[in-house]
Amino acid sequence: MNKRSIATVSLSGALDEKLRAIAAAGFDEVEIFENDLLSFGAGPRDIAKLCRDLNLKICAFQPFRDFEGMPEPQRARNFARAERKFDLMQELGTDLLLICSNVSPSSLGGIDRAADDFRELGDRAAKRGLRVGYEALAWGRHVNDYRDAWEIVRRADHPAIGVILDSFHALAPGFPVRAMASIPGDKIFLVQLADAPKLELDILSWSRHFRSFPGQGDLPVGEFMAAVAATGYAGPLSLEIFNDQFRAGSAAQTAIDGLRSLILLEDQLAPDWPKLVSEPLAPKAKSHGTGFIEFAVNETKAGELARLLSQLGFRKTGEHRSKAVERWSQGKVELVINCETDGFAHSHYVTHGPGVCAIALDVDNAGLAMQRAEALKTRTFYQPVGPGELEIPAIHGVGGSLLYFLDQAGKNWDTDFEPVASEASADALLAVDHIAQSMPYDEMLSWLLFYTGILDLKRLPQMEIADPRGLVQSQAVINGDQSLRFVLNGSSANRTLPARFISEFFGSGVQHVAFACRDIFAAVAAMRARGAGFLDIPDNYYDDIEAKYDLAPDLMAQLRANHILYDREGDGEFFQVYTHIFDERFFFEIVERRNYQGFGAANAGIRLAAQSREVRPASMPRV
Ligand SMILES: O=C(O)c1ccc(O)c(O)c1
Ligand SMILES: [Mg+2]
Repeated sequence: MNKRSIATVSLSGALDEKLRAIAAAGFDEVEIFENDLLSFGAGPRDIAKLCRDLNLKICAFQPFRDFEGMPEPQRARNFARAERKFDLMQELGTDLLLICSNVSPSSLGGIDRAADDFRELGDRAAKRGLRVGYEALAWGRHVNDYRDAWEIVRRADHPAIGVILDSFHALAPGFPVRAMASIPGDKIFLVQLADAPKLELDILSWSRHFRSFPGQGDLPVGEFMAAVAATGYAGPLSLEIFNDQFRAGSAAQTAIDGLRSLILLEDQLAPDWPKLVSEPLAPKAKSHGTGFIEFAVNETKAGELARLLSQLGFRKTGEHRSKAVERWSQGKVELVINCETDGFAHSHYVTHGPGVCAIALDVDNAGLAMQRAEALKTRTFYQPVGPGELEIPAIHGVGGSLLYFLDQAGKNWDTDFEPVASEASADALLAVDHIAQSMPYDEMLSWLLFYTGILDLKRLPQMEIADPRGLVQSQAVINGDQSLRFVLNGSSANRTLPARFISEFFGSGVQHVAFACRDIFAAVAAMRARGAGFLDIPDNYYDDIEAKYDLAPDLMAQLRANHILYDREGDGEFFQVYTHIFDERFFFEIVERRNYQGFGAANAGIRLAAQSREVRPASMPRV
């Protein structure tokens, strides 16, 4: 199995913090990025000792720039400079120097000239037992393609000179990975892995700001890896991610995400390259929708929430035998209101105020889901259960909430509830349509990998939504039969509604839950009759809808009168309506889909503006 490594440039913090985070996540090796060392307060010997203590091998020191193909006198200077870096590497205790292709305007082209420089450098490195790897930067002046870098290494024909392959530099420009097959595995000194979203951007800015971990972007990193595996390469797989959010985020979390992405990539390739993995992961948990959603509240809020739920047509169907916990149901939707004064829900309430503290997902096999989640380094959750109570396996999810897994055995999660007789009524709401979670923008990639790594969820294209006070990015993940949909919303502006939610809520969390219905007009009429009110939508919006779509006048009138938003995608139609915000935190949405797959992104800005009018001004202190 190839060792797992990461370059220090991928994480935030000072070098020692980075190294500790890398070791704690479980990496075997590390690439030391020169700037991290130069800016650090202790010398290479101290770093070497720290790495030894952390049981981290330094697989490379990088980068050494603008070396090959220089005219004199720079050429001689470069060899002297390299000797100094060799000294440093010996203090660090690493044997591999990464040289990236020359970007200097003074550099001269010519494959043989470069090969000669590397052969001479190879002699100098070999004297000290060191090695040099050559990497083609996609924006290199003369060499920007790994095939040219390999040709130079091949002609240098020196045991201390090899090639370094970086998935970004090969895949972003669209170079075929087939040519890798001609490189002997032992001439590849290092493999660096990075993904990136598809962007129309110059390649240098793209690489320096938008790289991401494999699985978080759009590049075919799996194909690249399969080509690497076919060479017989046995060295480390090293993540090298230049990303603005990673530089700013939590080093510990980013390191865990990195390891998670590597484990997922290895596992994805395992059927063809069993040598890449020591133990295959349990399969992705097959999901079948939401089992229940649990709200943590106090007694006062429990009453208010219960009132809102009954206006929406929910019925109280159960009372916990021994706890202050109620069950509310409608269609397939199951909600739990928890106002216990200890236990997990209570701590969630104390930290975040009223809100969703847990989501239970229906899966094929909860045990396997837990196995996979644990192997992917998620935090598992255990809470002592009372005698006869069901223990539901759970992991920590967004914002410290829980994700429960329910399978056949967990189907009777409600055994602890005493059924409550309620008037039979026609259920307007059928099921949970989607769950939207707000989070800081720089956590979005992390939760994306979390959801798509553990569950059978696929990512839809990311959307950009204009809040009156800044942009909001919206990323949906959905399962195959669309019974489970999460929408992750993040904003780096700090006065947008999601951003204010995060500060009011003291962290990320569920900002809304949408319920599906078959006839939104009937559903809304019944809810209104029970006293429900809905978010006010301005007339301007309806004038625009009227102009855009040729809707029948009475349908238009109904949309207007009921504050229902409308969207169309091909011949698909979408209707949505929002409750007022509950306690400045979360709200409910009711949707009707007619052959429509999206989430009404066209309407999201309208909704955010309407909600901004309803909540207090951002500057006003809460009393
Ligand atoms: O952006 C750079 O300069 C840079 C440096 C070293 C690398 O390995 C790389 O892929 C990019
Ligand atoms: Mg690289």
